[in-house]
Amino acid sequence: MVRVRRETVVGILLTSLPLLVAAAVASSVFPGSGERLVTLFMINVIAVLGIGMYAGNSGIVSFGHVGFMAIGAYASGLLTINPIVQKTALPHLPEWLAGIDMSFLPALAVALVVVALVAVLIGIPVARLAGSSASIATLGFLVIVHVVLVASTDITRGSQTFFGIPRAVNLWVALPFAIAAIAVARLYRDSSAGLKLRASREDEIASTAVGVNVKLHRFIGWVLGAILAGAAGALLAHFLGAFSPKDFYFNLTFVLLAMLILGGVTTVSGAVGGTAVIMLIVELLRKLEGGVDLGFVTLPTVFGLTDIGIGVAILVVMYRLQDGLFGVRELDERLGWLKRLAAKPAVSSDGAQKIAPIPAGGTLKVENLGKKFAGLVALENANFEIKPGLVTGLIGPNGAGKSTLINSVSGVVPPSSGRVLIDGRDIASLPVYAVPVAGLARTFQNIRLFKNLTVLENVTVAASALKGNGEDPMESARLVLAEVGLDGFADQLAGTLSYGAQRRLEIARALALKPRYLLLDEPAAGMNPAETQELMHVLDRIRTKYRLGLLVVEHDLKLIMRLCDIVVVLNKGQQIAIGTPAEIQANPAVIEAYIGRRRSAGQAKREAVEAGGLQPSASGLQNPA
Ligand SMILES: Nc1ncnc2c1ncn2[C@@H]1O[C@H](COP(=O)(O)OP(=O)(O)OP(=O)(O)O)[C@@H](O)[C@H]1O
Repeated sequence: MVRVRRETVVGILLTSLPLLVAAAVASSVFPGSGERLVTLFMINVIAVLGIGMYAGNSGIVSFGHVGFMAIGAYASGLLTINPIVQKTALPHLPEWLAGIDMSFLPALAVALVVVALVAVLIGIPVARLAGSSASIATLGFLVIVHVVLVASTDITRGSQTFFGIPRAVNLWVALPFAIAAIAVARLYRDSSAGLKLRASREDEIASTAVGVNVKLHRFIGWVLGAILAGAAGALLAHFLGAFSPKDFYFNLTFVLLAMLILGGVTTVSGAVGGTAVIMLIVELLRKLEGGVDLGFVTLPTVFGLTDIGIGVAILVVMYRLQDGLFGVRELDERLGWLKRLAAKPAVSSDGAQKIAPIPAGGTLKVENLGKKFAGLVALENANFEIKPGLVTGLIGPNGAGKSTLINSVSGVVPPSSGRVLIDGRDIASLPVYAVPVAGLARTFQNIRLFKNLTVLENVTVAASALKGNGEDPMESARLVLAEVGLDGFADQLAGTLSYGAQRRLEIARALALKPRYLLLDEPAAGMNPAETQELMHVLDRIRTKYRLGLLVVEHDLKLIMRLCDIVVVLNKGQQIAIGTPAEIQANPAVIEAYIGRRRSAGQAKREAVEAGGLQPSASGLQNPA
């Protein structure tokens, strides 16, 4: 069952409030032109929310959603056009389309089905793309829709005006649709699917590592956004009564994107606010565009003043506020008192005791694992096991292949040879996003958090990868945060945490996947001694409490020797030793790898023993002295 949080409902009500006020003011104070303007505002809000559902949540700018508006407009228009007008306006309309004469709502429903089908078809390739390639693909879609509309003269009247559509949309029809669009967009944003897509926007690799099927969620966002955009197109068609393909092309795309970007692409309140601001600017400048006599001075006619105004507004806002007027958080999320009012009481930190213990047993077996990068052998024949409840250390000089090993084991980089078996099952055949759910979680050498999501959301993304356990992902996330001592920071944006806290958050995020094996790539890198000490406690606690099998890559050899039960040593991509910390400290091959071949193993060993074991130096794992 889908859970709707109180915060989401409060957010929907708060964001809808300005629309209700605008409708009331327009109808009572400015009937006529004011009502028309506010109706257009409602329709634009729906269109901008449609674009935002995909573009805002995925971080991929879409030029294609105006194409869906066009499809919605033409499809619903064809189904509702007056039959008498149709005979003169579209004399060559195919038989199966002629004389349908539906009323607005059924026509809208059919148009949205058509839009959804096209969105599914186009979404399959588009969802596989990221960044600018995806944006260019959406632009291609817009151009194709335009060309098809212009070329289909029998059905659309080509580039001429398509007219005779009943004006079924007024302020009071547009208002409930706009509020419904706000509800849909906000419910999606706050849902597990929306959160996963937002996480992929922040960091695609990290989101995959916490079980997000990025392509699937891009696809869902694309189709849902297309349906909203299609609805906006149909509403616009029945508001205007007449339009042509150029009304759904670059100009409209530019204005709608400006609204989204100005308000802030990632929020529903930003979409509504940005739409209002741009519409006010456009209205004001449109009055000035034809020239104005102010009495003391006459302003000349300036062609394109509205577009110039929109461009300047975006430049000014972006210069001062990179995330738009409303930033990356919803309005209600930033009103602390409102958030507290809406939120359920927080879980106390002793709730951490209630985390279900992770099932014990089994092993993770790395078998003959190897990885080549265009001929460079980064890793060859790695063979070891990670056992539940034990800490395995992975050490080696710079470039030894440690990160490559972790990336190959976790599937982020597909290995060139060998197998990774969890309880006998080869996980190399799984898609990368399925590996964490199979019991293997990881952190990254360079912290990869979802910086513009809150601390709680970061962990919730991971918790929601586990399906069918009946737990509320957000509640599970709160418990895990308490486990690493970050429960007091739940509502803070992850990017604002201190360095040490960010490292702990990455561990919490991995723990939320309830893994049996956890790979930590240099968890103490960049930490001060106090933070390292705190980290040691956390690792020790979670390992014993949940019988987790840990694989820790570290340059801090003191930490490795204190924390680990087994140590694996790599050098130049080869596994040169495996054993207990004491065995590793006395292993001549290891000492030679760290100190270099210049000195004899015996001499080096004597020095190492005198120095009290291997020590890291400032420049990495080198001379212990
Ligand atoms: N994506 C890649 N493409 C090409 N070569 C790579 C790639 N990733 C790693 N390598 C190479 O593989 C070798 C092992 O690199 P890796 O990062 O795994 O070493 P490491 O032991 O983790 O080093 P460090 O301790 O400096 O992080 C290096 O020679 C590196 O240049």
